[in-house]
Amino acid sequence: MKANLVVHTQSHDYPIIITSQCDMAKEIAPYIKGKQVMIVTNTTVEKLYLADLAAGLEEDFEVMSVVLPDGEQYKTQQYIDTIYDALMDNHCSRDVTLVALGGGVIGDMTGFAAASFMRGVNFIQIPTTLLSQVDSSVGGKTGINHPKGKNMIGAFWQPQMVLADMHTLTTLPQRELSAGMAEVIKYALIMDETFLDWLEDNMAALMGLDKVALAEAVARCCQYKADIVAQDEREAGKRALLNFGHTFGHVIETHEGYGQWLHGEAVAAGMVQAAQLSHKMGWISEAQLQRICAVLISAKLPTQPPSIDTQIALDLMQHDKKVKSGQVRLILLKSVGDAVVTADFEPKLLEEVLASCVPN
Ligand SMILES: NC(=O)c1ccc[n+]([C@@H]2O[C@H](COP(=O)([O-])OP(=O)(O)OC[C@H]3O[C@@H](n4cnc5c(N)ncnc54)[C@H](O)[C@@H]3O)[C@@H](O)[C@H]2O)c1
Ligand SMILES: O=C(O)C(=O)C[C@@H](O)[C@H](O)[C@H](O)COP(=O)(O)O
Ligand SMILES: [Zn+2]
Repeated sequence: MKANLVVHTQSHDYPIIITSQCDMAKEIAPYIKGKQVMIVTNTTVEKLYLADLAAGLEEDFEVMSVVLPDGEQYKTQQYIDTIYDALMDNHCSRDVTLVALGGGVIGDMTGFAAASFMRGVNFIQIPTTLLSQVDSSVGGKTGINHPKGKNMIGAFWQPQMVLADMHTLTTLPQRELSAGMAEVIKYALIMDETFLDWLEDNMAALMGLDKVALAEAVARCCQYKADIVAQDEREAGKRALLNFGHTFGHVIETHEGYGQWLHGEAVAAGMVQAAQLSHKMGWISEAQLQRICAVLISAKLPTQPPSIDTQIALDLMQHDKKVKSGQVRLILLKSVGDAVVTADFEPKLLEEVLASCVPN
C-alpha cells in the first residue's frame, strides 16, 4: 500500500507519502537537493529507526545526526541551539537538508531550526507518531514553547516532503496512540460528521494498530489539513479551525508543566470544554456532547481537565495566538462537523465551563 497526497502552499507544493512499510532512505532520497543531510531525532526514536535510515543514505550523502532528549519539556530554545551547534560543528552549508525523524516535538523543532539556520534551509518530515502523521508534519507550523505559553516562538516553514510509514506506529506506546487519536477525532468534529461515523465503526481496529485502518485515517486527516492549508497557510482565517480544543488544551499543558499532560490528552479535554460551551450557547445538543465524550473515551482519552483556578485559566488564555485586541477567540461547534471561530460568546458561560471541572 502506498498513497500520495499533495500539499499546495505559496512557497512550494510537496507530497505526503503514506506507506504500510518502506525503506525510508529510498523514499526521501529524491527530495534531498544537496550532499549534506542532518537527521534530527531523540533518544527513544534513535534506537528504533536511526541506524537503518542513516545507513540507507550514506552511499549517496554525507549523513550527520543530532540526538535530543525525549520530551515536550525540551521543546525549547536551548535544544534549538543544540541543533545549530551540530550544524556549525559539521560545517553544514545552505544546501544542507534537515530530516525530522520522530514525533511532533522533533518535527516542530527541526522545522524551526530549518526555518532559521542561514535564514532558511530545506527539511523533510518523517513523522513516527500517529499525532505527527495526521497533523504536525503537515502545514508548516514550526516552533518551540515559552514557559508562559505553548508554541509561542516559531515560523511557518514548509517541508520538502512528508513520509508517514505506518510500520513506525507498531512501536508506539498505547498512551501516545491515544494522544494522536485526539487530533484524528478533531478533524471529524470540525469538518465531517461522516468521518465521525467511520471512526466510531473503526475505533477498535485503529486502537488495535490495524495498518489498513490507520493508513485510511492518516490519509483522510492529511487531506482535510492539506485542503485547509492550501486555502489559508498562515492562519488568517479558516486554518484557525484546526485549533479546536487548543485554547483550553494549551492552558492545561502550560499550567500542569509541559509533558505532564500529553498534547493530545490536553486537546481531548479541551475539545470537551469547547463542546460544553457550544452546548451552553444553544448550538450542539446534549446528545452530540455525549457522543463526543463517548468517542474520546473509546480512544482511551480524558474528557475532564485537571482542576485549574478559573482566573489563572483566563489569564493563560490571553496568551493564545488567536487573541485579537485583547479578545479571546474560540473554535466552537454549531453542530458536529460544522465549526466556527468566534469571540461572540458570553464571558459568563466561558467562566462556567472553566469552573465546572472536577478536581483531581
Ligand atoms: N506543527 C503542528 O501543526 C502541530 C500539530 C499538532 C501538534 N504539534 C506539536 O506536536 C507535539 C506532540 O507530538 P507527539 O504527540 O508526536 O509527541 P512527541 O513528539 O513527544 O512523541 C511522543 C512520544 O513517542 C515517542 N516516539 C515517537 N515515535 C515513536 C515510535 N515510532 N515508537 C515508539 N515511540 C515513539 C517519542 O520519543 C515521545 O516519547 C507537541 O509539541 C505539539 O505542540 C504541532
Ligand atoms: O496546524 C494548525 O494550524 C494547528 O492548529 C494544528 C494544531 O493541532 C497544533 O497543535 C498547532 O501547533 C497549534 O497551533 P498554535 O498556533 O495554537 O500553537
Ligand atoms: Zn494540536
